[in-house]
Amino acid sequence: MPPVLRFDNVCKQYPGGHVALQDVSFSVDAGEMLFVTGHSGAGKSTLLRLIHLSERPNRGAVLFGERNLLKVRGSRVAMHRREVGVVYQDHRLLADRSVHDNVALPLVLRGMRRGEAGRRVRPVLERLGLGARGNALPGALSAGEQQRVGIARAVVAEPRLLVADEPTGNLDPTLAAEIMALFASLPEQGTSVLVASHDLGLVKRMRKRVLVLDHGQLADDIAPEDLADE
Ligand SMILES: Nc1ncnc2c1ncn2[C@@H]1O[C@H](COP(=O)(O)OP(=O)(O)OP(=O)(O)O)[C@@H](O)[C@H]1O
Repeated sequence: MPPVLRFDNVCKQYPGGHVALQDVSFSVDAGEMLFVTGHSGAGKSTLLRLIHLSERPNRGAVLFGERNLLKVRGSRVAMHRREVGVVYQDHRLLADRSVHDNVALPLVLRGMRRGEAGRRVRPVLERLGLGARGNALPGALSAGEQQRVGIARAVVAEPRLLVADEPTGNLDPTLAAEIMALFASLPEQGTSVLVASHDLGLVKRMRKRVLVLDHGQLADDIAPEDLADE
C-alpha cells in the first residue's frame, strides 16, 4: 500500500523571504499516528497547512496517496479537503448551532440529507463521549467537550488523514492526555493522525513516532521505541 502522505524535499518560503521549511522529507503510512514537534516558529503549522492546501510549497512535492498536491487546483481543492480532517486549537465551532449540527456540517455541505447525516453523526458523538450533548450549544460545554466536538466534526466524514494543530493548547494536563488518547484510538478506525504540538513531555508519553523540526529543517524522526523514558 502506498503511504497516505509523503513529503519529498519540501521547501516553503513565505513572501518577504522567511524560510519556514527546508528540504523536508518523510512519509506516513496508513493507520499510523505521529507527532510533529519543535520550538515556536520551527515550521509545524506550515507543514500542516501544506497538507490541507492552505499553503503551497516553493519546491519539492507533497503526495497524498497517489495525488500530487501541486497539481490540485480550483474546485479540486475542496474535494481534497474532504479527505483530510482538521482540528484546530480553538476548535472553531459555530456558536449558534447545536453540537449535532456542528458535527453534521461537513456532511450537509457536501449534499448529504439531514436524516442520513444524523445517522452518521450519532455514533461519532457516542464514541467521543458526547452522546448526551447533541442538542447543547457549544458555549454550554466545557473546554474538553468543545475540543471533542471539534474532533467529531473532523472525523465524521471518515477522512484518510486527520491533522491537528496544537489541539490541546488550551486544556489542562488531564484533559490534554484524554484528548491525545482519543487521537490514538483513531487509526483503528482507518484514519492516520498527524498532531503538531510543542508539549514535548505530553508527546513523549504517547510513545508514537515523533518528527522534530528545528528552524524549518527535519532535525529528527524518532521511532516510538527510541523515545527516552519520562
Ligand atoms: N503567513 C506567513 N507569512 C510570513 N511568514 C510566516 C507566515 N506564517 C508563518 N510564517 C513564519 O514561518 C515560520 C514558521 O512558522 P509556523 O507558524 O509554521 O511555526 P510553528 O512551529 O507552527 O510555530 P508556533 O508553535 O509558534 O505556532 C515562522 O518564522 C513564522 O514567522
